Amino acid sequence: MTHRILIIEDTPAIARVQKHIAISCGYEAHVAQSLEQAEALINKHQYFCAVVDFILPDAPNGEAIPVTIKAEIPTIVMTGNIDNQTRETVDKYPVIDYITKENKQAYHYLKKQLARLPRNEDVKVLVVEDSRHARMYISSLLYRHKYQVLEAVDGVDALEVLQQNPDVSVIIADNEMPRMNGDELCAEIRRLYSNEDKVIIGVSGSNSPHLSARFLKSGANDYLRKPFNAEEFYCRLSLNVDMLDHIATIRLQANTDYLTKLPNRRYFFGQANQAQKIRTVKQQISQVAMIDIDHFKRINDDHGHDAGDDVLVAIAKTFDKFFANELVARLGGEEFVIYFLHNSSEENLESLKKFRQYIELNSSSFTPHKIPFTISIGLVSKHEPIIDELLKEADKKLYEAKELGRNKVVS
Ligand SMILES: Nc1nc2c(ncn2[C@@H]2O[C@H](COP(=O)(O)OP(=O)(O)OP(=O)(O)O)[C@@H](O)[C@H]2O)c(=O)[nH]1
Repeated sequence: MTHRILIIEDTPAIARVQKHIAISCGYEAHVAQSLEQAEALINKHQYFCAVVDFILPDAPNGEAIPVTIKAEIPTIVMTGNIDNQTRETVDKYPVIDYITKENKQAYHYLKKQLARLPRNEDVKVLVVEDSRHARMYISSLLYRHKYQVLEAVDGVDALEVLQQNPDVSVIIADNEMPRMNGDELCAEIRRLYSNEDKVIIGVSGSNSPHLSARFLKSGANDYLRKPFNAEEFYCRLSLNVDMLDHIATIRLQANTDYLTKLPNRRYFFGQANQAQKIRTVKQQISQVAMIDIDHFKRINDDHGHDAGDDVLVAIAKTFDKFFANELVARLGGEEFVIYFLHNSSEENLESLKKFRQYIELNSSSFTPHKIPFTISIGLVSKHEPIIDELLKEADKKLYEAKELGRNKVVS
């Protein structure tokens, strides 16, 4: 879904930069050059957020801010400078942030904020706080930045919420709570979940100089002392959520084949080994198919390596048509593997036969080079707990398919 942003800015050059930034972050941007124009737009459209200039021709003292806030539009204020009076005015309103337009860095920062807001909608944060007032305050800060919020009243309650909501990625935990306090909760969460999956931010009003270290040693990623400043809260939260994002990106890259974007060998073995454990306990047969493009070297030789790459990308996409619910990976070169997670042996064999035929009939339309090609498939179905053994057997069948003249499924 495209998010709509309202930019209220009277200097055309600045409005152009802001609009460019917003569009690059995926927004549909509307620009108003005055408060009057902004009000007309707000009456007509729903906005996901707004960037508001503090000084406008018809609103010279930040009067546009309460207008967007009243319309419940999360607001970022841009100011020429942030003297005490300006700051006092901005501080009166629950704005997302204020940015001084001093230098280029301000626009990098704006871009970061605009990119984060839609992302925050997918981030689930659990607030663990026994004081209703404090819990509501932290939740309201989170809602303002569009995070999803869950609440728990103590450590025991928090563990239950986490069990029911495994997709919570941030836990903000107070220390002083009945039943299970913050740092005990922290230690328990770390026993169950890694640092790479969940961020914990400890919070406490205690004056003890040792508490922050205790929280961090129990596995918290960060610590805030109450009463904290909203700006610091957002900065620390964003840094930690960014870190989780970076880890997720690195993890994805480590598990994905760079060319076809299919899971790679490493991911395949991790997942298949897990599935194998369950199958062994349940005494179910395992099914693995090895798929290899026939005479692929010729494709490279006749049409060039780039055309060969295009064929690999194209065939990777077709797997989705036939085997969307199975574990498919590129093992290397022109060799692919399917570990069947579903269906019966006969159904899977039938799907493989249809897939082979589909490739034979349609491959010439897969790429602009119009290269027809075929595939050979070896399928193994047996009680075998070791994934390497299954792959060896499937490879033997694939070899048989090649020996029989290629473009065959051997099971
Ligand atoms: N374009 C491209 N070629 C690759 C890639 N990885 C491996 N290859 C090529 O794939 C070819 C595989 O050739 P062979 O193993 O001889 O097999 P084949 O020509 O497909 O013949 P059969 O399997 O016996 O039908 C080699 O020429 C490799 O250089 C890649 O990522 N891109």
